[in-house]
Amino acid sequence: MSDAPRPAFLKGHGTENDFVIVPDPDGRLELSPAAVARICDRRAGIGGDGLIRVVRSSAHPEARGMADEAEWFMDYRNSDGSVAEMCGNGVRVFARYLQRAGLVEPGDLAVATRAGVRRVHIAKDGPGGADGPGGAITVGMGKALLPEPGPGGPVTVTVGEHSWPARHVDMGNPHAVAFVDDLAQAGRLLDAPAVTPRSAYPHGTNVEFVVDRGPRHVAMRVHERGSGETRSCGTGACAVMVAAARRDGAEPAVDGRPVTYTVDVPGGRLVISELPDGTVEMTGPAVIVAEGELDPDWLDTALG
Ligand SMILES: N[C@@H](CCC[C@H](N)C(=O)O)C(=O)O
Repeated sequence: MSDAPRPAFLKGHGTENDFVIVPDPDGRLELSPAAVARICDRRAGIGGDGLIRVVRSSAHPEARGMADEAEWFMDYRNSDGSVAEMCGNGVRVFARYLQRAGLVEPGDLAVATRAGVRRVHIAKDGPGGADGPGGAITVGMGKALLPEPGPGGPVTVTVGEHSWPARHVDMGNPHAVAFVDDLAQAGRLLDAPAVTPRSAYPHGTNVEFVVDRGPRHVAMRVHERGSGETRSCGTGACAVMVAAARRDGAEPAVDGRPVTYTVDVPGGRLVISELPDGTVEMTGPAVIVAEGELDPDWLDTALG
């Protein structure tokens, strides 16, 4: 056994979108894409849809400019080791970690992400039960952008024999939202859906399939860029909410009233509102389930 430092980790989830959290306040850890993929491996590693490194903004070159506004930076990586701009469930789990570590109190805080600063509210009292201790966490997700189709034409999503038109929604990271008749039919999601035109998404995209459940109530499945099918995706649920609101003719910026949808994901339920100022707010659970230490010998051996 080596004397190398044994980095701490925690495991958490938000509506079963699960993450390995690695506290690294001073930004000392080198986590290569291969190391992230190894840690997120569900059989040979700890397992997770993504890895969240918790770094002081002042200690991370991508976040220094946000350090006056937000003390902490969410360095988010997908399970294949690729970097993502933003993770909506991840930011709630990040806030829960800060609360549990005694670094913040319930109430308001700001978190720096690659998509900019996100405002978070940790409710004081929690429901307990399956969602674990601690109140629900609300995140201000910023404004959704809905780019018009480019010269390549409208976006289409294809799985096997089936194709659907999709809405391009940007929540700081990219999404293609397709309304379908049947989530099971759309849902051979272990194979990545094909999205065209490729020019719409130069850096790849997350794909959401959506069905209606009732008035302002939808259900979705998601195939995440860099992670495959997951049980939830917060930015994806927000993209779905905004696409559904536009389809239903609900425009909070015009009507002057918030519009709220319930979005069911395979791992739970999220409540999402678009506010009159055009920003989107998402509320849901965030749970820490375990903590431990990474074995540096395993990481070294695993990476060869
Ligand atoms: N699960 C996330 C999104 C994670 C990043 C995504 N896979 C991407 O590459 O954009 C969420 O909850 O938003």
